[in-house]
Parts: sequence; C-alpha cells; structure tokens
Amino acid sequence: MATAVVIGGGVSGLASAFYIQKFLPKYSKVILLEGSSHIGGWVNTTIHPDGGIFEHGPRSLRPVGEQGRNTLQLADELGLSSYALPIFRSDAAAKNRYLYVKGKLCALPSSALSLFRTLPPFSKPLIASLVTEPFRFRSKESDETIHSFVRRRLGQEVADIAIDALCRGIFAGDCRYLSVAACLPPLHDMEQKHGSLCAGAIFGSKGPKFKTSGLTRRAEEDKWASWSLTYGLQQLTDAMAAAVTNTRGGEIRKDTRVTSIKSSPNGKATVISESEGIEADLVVSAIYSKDLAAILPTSMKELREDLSSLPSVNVVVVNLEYKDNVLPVKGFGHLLPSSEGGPVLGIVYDSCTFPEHNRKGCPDSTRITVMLGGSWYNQLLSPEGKLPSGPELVWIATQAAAKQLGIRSHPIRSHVSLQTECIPQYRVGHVNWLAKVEQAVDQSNLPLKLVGSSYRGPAVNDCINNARKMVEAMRPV
Ligand SMILES: Cc1cc2nc3c(=O)[nH]c(=O)nc-3n(C[C@H](O)[C@H](O)[C@H](O)COP(=O)(O)OP(=O)(O)OC[C@H]3O[C@@H](n4cnc5c(N)ncnc54)[C@H](O)[C@@H]3O)c2cc1C
Ligand SMILES: C=Cc1c2[nH]c(c1C)Cc1[nH]c(c(CCC(=O)O)c1C)Cc1[nH]c(c(C)c1CCC(=O)O)Cc1[nH]c(c(C)c1C=C)C2
Repeated sequence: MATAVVIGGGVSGLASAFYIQKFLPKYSKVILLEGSSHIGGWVNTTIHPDGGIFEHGPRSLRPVGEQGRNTLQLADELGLSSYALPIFRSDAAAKNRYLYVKGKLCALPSSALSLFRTLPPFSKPLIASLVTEPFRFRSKESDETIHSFVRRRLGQEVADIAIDALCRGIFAGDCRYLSVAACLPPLHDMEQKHGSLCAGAIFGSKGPKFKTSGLTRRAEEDKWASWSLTYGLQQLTDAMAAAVTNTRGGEIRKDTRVTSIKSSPNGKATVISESEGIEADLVVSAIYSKDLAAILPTSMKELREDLSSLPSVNVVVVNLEYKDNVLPVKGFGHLLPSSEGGPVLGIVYDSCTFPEHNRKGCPDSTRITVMLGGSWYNQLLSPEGKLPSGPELVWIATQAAAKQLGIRSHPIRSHVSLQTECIPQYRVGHVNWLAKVEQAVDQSNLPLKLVGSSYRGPAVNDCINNARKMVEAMRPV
C-alpha cells in the first residue's frame, strides 16, 4: 500500500491529487494537506445570498491550446459541462479590451482591419510594427526581459504601452524585469526557431489536431473565447475536491499546515504538520516555492536558498457592485500602462463578461473588479509602510472607477481582499533557475515532485496541465 501526500489545496494540489488517483493506482492513499480553512487557494468565489457573485482571484479561463483543452476535459469529467458559461469570440466581452491612457479609454485592435488604422494611444498603425518585424535582428541571448524583446522586435511604443499593460494584466508585474523565455515561451520560441514572430506565426507548427468531444468540441465549434461556471470558478475547485474525497483512499485535511518534510531511510519521507507526521512514498509540493523552502530539511541549504529567491507580488482586489448599468462601454475591461503612474493596474467589467453572475432580478446591475498593486504595491503604502484600511481601499477603487469610467454613483456592495505573494514573478534567468531547482530535487533523497504557479506558468490552465504532466510522467510504461 503506497501513500501520496499532496501539500497545498490550491488548483495545482487538487489537480495533482485528482490525477494521481486517476493514473497511479499504486497510491491507494492520497492525502491532501491544506494549511488554511479554504480549499482552492487563489481560486476564491463569494456567492451572495441574492445570487450575486464576486470573484477574488481568477475569473475566466481560456479554452485554447493543450492547457485550455485539458481544463475543459477535466470539467467534463467532473460533471460540470452543463454549468459552463462561455464567452463567444463574437461577444463584446471577448472583442473589446481597452487601455486607459492620458484620461481616455482606448480600444485595442480587435480585427485584422483595425491593425491598419492609427488607434490612440499609438502614433502609427500597428501594421507598421508588424511589417518591419521580420527584418529586426535576432538576439543571441538565451533570455532577456519581455520589454527588451518586444522593443527589439516591434518597437518602443508597443513595448512601452501595449506589452507593459499586458504584463500588468497577467503577471501584475513589470515587463522590464519579467523573462520572455519563461513568461511568453511561444513568442521566444518563434524567434529562436523561425527568426521572427511573423515567420513563426506563418510557418510554425500549428500543433497536432486533437480529437474533441464534450466541452472541448462545444468550445471549438461554438468559438469560445473564454469561460467560467454558473457558480464561479470555485465551482471547479469544489468539484475537484469532491472528486478526490469521493474516491476510495482520497482525503483532504483543511487547517493542516505542513511544518517540515524529513527523509526516511527507506526512500520515503515524513510530512510533518502540527498534529502529526505522515510517512509518504510520494510527496507533491503544490505551494509557493518560498513556502516549500521553509519546510525542507535545513541540510538542503542551497536548494532552500534557490527556492526562496523567487519573488512574487501582492495584489489588492476590490470588487464593486452598482445598482444600475453604469459602464460607458461594453468589453472585458481595461488596463493602465505603468506610465500612467499610481497603483491601479486595471479594471475588469465582470457584469459584462458574465451577466449571469449578477444578483437575481437585477440584470442591469454592474459588477467591476479594480486590481491594484502588483509590482507597484509600494505606491499604495503610507510613508510608514502601512496599507490603507479596507474602507480607504474601497474609496481608492471607487475614485479610479469614477475617473476612468465616469461612474459617479456609490457602490451598493464592495469587498476588499489583499492577496499576499499571489503571483510569482519569473525574472530573466527563470528557465535556468527552474532547471537547477529540479535537478537538485531529483538528486535529493526525498521522493518529491514540484507543481504550482512558481514554476511553469501562473494561469489556472497551466497549473492543472502541469499537474497532469507531472503525474503522467510517473505512469508505468
Ligand atoms: C487576483 C488574481 C487574479 C487571477 N486571475 C487569473 C485569471 O483570470 N486566469 C488564470 O488562469 N489565472 C489567474 N490567476 C492566477 C491563478 O489563480 C493562480 O496562479 C493559481 O490559482 C495558483 O494555484 P496554485 O494551486 O499553484 O497555488 P495557490 O492557489 O497559491 O495554492 C497553494 C495552497 O497551498 C496552501 N499552503 C501554503 N503553504 C502550505 C503549507 N505549508 N502546508 C499546507 N498548505 C499550504 C495555501 O494555503 C494555498 O491554499 C489570478 C491570480 C490572482 C491572485
Ligand atoms: C489588472 C490585473 C490583473 C487582471 N488579471 C490578472 C491580473 C494580475 C491575472 C491574470 N489574468 C489572466 C491570467 C491568465 C493568463 C493566461 O495565460 O491565461 C492571469 C494570471 C487572463 C488575462 N487577462 C488579460 C489577458 C490579456 C489575459 C490572457 C488571457 C485572455 O486573453 O483572456 C488582460 C486583463 N487582465 C485584467 C484586466 C483588467 C485585463 C484587460 C483588459 C485583470
């Protein structure tokens, strides 16, 4: 009888436990240990008694690529297909994304035709950057910042405005530090293999054609741009948790923080929490690398130091709800490039993307989420280093909505969450860092595997797919 212990009950830990049960029957016991009372990690949905939904973490998933299809397949397996809420590619919520620059909302290009127009805040049509792109020099470096990569290939303006904002809207981070090889591997590979992004887009492999069924077929045939679930994204992690506990030998223990891992002489490990020690044949770490460093044996000094060196950012998430339809435009949301200054990263127009999540009987109400902080978190702090109080943060977010969207009314409901160290920042050299860390783990005497947003992508789809790949690599041939 073999035992697997999964540390961390976020989407990565839940997916690891689910796939171990599915593909590795030799682990007759699969025990997931979660330090807090909440299962799902950053996936966290509040459903108010009137049916109105606030997402405090991720809110939509992409259906495309290996990762996107894998999550759809998982949702199918979990019996969630009738709960899927798609955004179609033709919907305003899919087509319209905005930048807020110099006091104006500026629509980003949403069609091939719009590439030929000069769209503010850009000084020339984006096609001008694309036609010269194949002739830009190819870097000899194995990695560089996203900003320098895009400036080199597409010009200063695209890097300073569009890519700067995009990195704030995905990593809450600064493209002048983030690694292109680790954060945007498809773009990096296009240059490495084809010499240019345009050539890569034209001649690059389109990837194998996958057989589709169930949700993957619906998503492809009906042209989904992204999706959520009737009860928000936590419905996915709740269903994963239910599947794990309903399978024989599966167990989830909440409020069980792992304090150390020790190697045992028989190749096993003992996973120690405040209440007990569990002897495990396999240990999966599904926690932030810095948290893993803190529970590894002190003898693993270099690995602990490496794991601790991965930075991450704090994000303040403010959900606001207004009684009426107060949005001046329809779309997914808007982002602010860092040149705008201040701690506001962007605003998501939740009631436009998922009107089904509005409170019952109030289809015209407006829900938005103001995201603040990230790499600019310090700008939120007082000179004494103190974060404003909850009501002060609601005021800051409401003022941002008033200035950027012209919303003058008072919110009828609000919620503030401080998400501490929530998005790891893959800086230049991350790929080498990861190779070194993984080699050290393989050579250690612990039966340890690493998954989670610290390593190969922060998107929920990445977390789930990387957990599946980790488990599949251990399948007997
Ligand atoms: C505001 C925000 C918006 C986002 N938006 C999107 C989006 O739109 N789309 C998208 O794809 N992704 C989005 N993401 C990213 C995505 O949500 C995360 O990267 C992903 O959920 C990380 O999952 P994880 O399981 O790897 O880690 P986590 O969610 O961090 O889970 C780790 C778990 O381990 C537990 N833990 C830590 N230490 C211990 C210990 N010692 N013992 C036991 N348990 C421990 C923690 O309590 C936590 O529950 C967003 C993230 C944030 C913060
Ligand atoms: C303003 C801050 C943030 C917003 N979302 C996130 C932050 C930090 C976090 C986040 N958003 C997405 C992902 C997953 C990426 C993936 O590979 O799937 C994460 C970690 C999705 C996403 N959000 C935006 C884009 C372009 C993407 C990529 C997927 C897609 O095209 O849907 C842009 C965006 N994010 C936010 C806003 C307001 C915004 C744009 C208008 C909020």
